[in-house]
Amino acid sequence: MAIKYEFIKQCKQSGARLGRVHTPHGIIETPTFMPVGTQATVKTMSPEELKALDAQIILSNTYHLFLRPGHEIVKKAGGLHTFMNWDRPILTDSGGFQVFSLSERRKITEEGVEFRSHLNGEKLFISPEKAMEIQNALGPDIMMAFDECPPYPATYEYVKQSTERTSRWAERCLAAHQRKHDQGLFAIVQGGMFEDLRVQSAKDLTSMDFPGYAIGGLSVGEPKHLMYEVLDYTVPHLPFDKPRYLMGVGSPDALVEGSIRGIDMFDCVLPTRIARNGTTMTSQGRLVIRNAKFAEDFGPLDPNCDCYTCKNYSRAYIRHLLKADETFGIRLTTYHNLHFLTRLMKNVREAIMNDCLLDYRDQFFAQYGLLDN
Ligand SMILES: CNc1nc2c(CCNCC3CCCCC3)c3nc(N)[nH]c(=O)c3cc2[nH]1
Repeated sequence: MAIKYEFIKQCKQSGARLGRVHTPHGIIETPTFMPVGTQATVKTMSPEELKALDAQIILSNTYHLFLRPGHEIVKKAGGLHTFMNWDRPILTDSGGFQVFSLSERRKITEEGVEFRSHLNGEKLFISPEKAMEIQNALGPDIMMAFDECPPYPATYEYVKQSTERTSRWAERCLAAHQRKHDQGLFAIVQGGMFEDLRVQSAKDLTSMDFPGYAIGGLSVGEPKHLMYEVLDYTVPHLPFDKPRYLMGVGSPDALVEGSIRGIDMFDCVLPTRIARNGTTMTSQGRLVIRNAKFAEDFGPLDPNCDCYTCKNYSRAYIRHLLKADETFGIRLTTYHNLHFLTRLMKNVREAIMNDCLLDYRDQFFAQYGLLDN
């Protein structure tokens, strides 16, 4: 079995659960946050630094690697693990979401999606079968079915048609899956913000028996309370003994609230993306280090953080590096943000072990957001 979920315990205070996802490249303690490495690298971080950060699994992407360098080159290199020198688990997204968020002039048909490369405008086409061919070549431990993430807002009729097509595409992905023995294929539940469509999507996909299920179509601009509502009525229709992956979710509050609702895996570009423009996550909330008030602040980014950045460098120094466009500055803020989220998830797992995740949530939110930037 390529992927196996081991349930450990449920938090008596919330719906959260502690588990382990067993993969060919190692075990993932859940709930977990997965750093994103879009183009086969978590920007500015080395594999050794990611291991020091306790990163258990990283994400890469079909769309980006299909365009550049091309999945055939990665395959010739021996697959993504060898190509990027990462011997722990890797998950790749199927590309559907990126086609819609990055490329121009795309056209959806039953067959697949036609689009223009965001790099050189070349006309390209990805079908469920093509997405499987690319991911089979990249060789991640977990791959995602090819889906459409409906825009938000969208009409009931549009979401219904899109969601039913996504279920047919999932069936085609399953049929095209060449490496069931060492790659786990997760299906992606859609259905927009409509309960009956979400339940129908979950039923269709769980009847096809995938090793894991993602909840897609969220974190697309909807209010957070709506995302939590969708989770409340969708998670109960997913199998208890399989991993649940909430796609594209990574703000600290959403990680805690999603864990409370039984989510096991999260990913988001947020920590690495905002680090590049000097926004850092601290226990008191977001801190924009480029702000002039930090010019002579010789304390650490976060006084409650024990990471390499906070133990060795001051806010004044990091601000200077970013203002001077020195790459080392981005490395320091990226390292800290990733440490902040992986530490947060470690605290969430401890709170589940001690049956007090709701208390942890209250204590965390009392602190987070105190900063006025
Ligand atoms: C940010 N919000 C959001 N992201 C979504 C994503 C992308 C999740 N992140 C994957 C990484 C992105 C960078 C490259 C490496 C992979 C979604 N992906 C899919 N397939 N379907 C969604 O409904 C889907 C929905 C999403 N919502």
